[in-house]
Amino acid sequence: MRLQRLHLQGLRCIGDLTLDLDPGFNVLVGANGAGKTSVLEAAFLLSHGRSFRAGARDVLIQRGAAGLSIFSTVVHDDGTVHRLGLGREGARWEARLDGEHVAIGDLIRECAVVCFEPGSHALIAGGAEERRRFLDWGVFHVEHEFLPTWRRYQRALKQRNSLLRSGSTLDDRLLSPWESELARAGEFIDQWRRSYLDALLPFLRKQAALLLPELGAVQLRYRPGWPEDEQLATVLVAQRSRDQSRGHTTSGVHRADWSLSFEHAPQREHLSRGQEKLVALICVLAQAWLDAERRGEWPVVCLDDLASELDQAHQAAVVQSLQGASAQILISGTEPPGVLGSVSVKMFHVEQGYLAPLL
Ligand SMILES: Nc1ncnc2c1ncn2[C@@H]1O[C@H](COP(=O)(O)OP(=O)(O)OP(=O)(O)O)[C@@H](O)[C@H]1O
Repeated sequence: MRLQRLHLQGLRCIGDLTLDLDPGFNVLVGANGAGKTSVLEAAFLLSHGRSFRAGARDVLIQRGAAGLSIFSTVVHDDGTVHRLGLGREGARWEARLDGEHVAIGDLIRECAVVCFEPGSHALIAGGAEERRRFLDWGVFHVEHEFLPTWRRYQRALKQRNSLLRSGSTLDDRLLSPWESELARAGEFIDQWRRSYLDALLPFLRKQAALLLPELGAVQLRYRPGWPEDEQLATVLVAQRSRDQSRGHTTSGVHRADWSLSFEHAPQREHLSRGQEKLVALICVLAQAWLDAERRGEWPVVCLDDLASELDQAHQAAVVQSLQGASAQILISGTEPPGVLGSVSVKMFHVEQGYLAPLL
């Protein structure tokens, strides 16, 4: 799939900006703070309903503006075209698909964007939440029941936590229905995550062989969030007192995590910072390849500040591998990446939230 025309209003330093994107390589160049990342952020927002940058959602809205809006036409490989819109006014997000108000989940199902950016190394070095989000985005795009099941899980978790915190004695009649719901929804989510990671592994291995061959064979470890050999329902009952003293549910899919290890770097601490970034890139690219295989079309691939994140040899390896894919690519940088060489690209010069004419 590809984004054809991207129109942004009131996003960070961008007042009003329209980009007619190329179906292949698009390169956004400009000085620091010009707004290049904000364009990639807009594409990511359409496909995730959240930014890849940390911080309050309010800072996305241009200072002094009442709200922000992002519109794009998306063209799928089978020829279908949709108009996507995402807006935020005050604290509320509003999504539109072909002019109709829709739930954000319906919008992001239409739009697949993966992004490698300076914060991506948190996928390797950061907390488990970042890795669960990565995993769940992949599952969400292939498993239609994921979102309602996830909501059921969250609701049951909230109810169980408030019963635990209510201070009353643990009452089986009150806890049991929520624990059953948690266990039912949790087991589904766990199975979907496992099969997603099983499918991702060959792509992770392929990307690792391309970008980090010196680290040797890749292993993927998944921790579901409770002991592997037990049923979640049983664990929840057994841990009632402990969870009450802690004030929250300590086992379940909300505690899951996964990690990669390498033959020559068995622990994360064995990786240099640059290698951590490359491992994060391996994950992002593997997710794109798997998405392309499962959905039959490539997601848009965004590479923010590529030249400052990777050395020349790794930049060249990424560009070469993406040239073989029929993906739309958005790359940003303060300079056009030298490794693009003879690759045909559409260039945009971003200046303080505007497009400047190319010299
Ligand atoms: N809410 C806001 N209102 C107005 N301007 C904002 C807001 N939030 C961020 N900015 C400004 O918007 C710009 C965001 O730039 P962005 O991160 O997209 O730049 P960039 O071109 O990718 O820069 P770099 O090369 O430094 O990464 C910065 O100049 C920042 O100060």
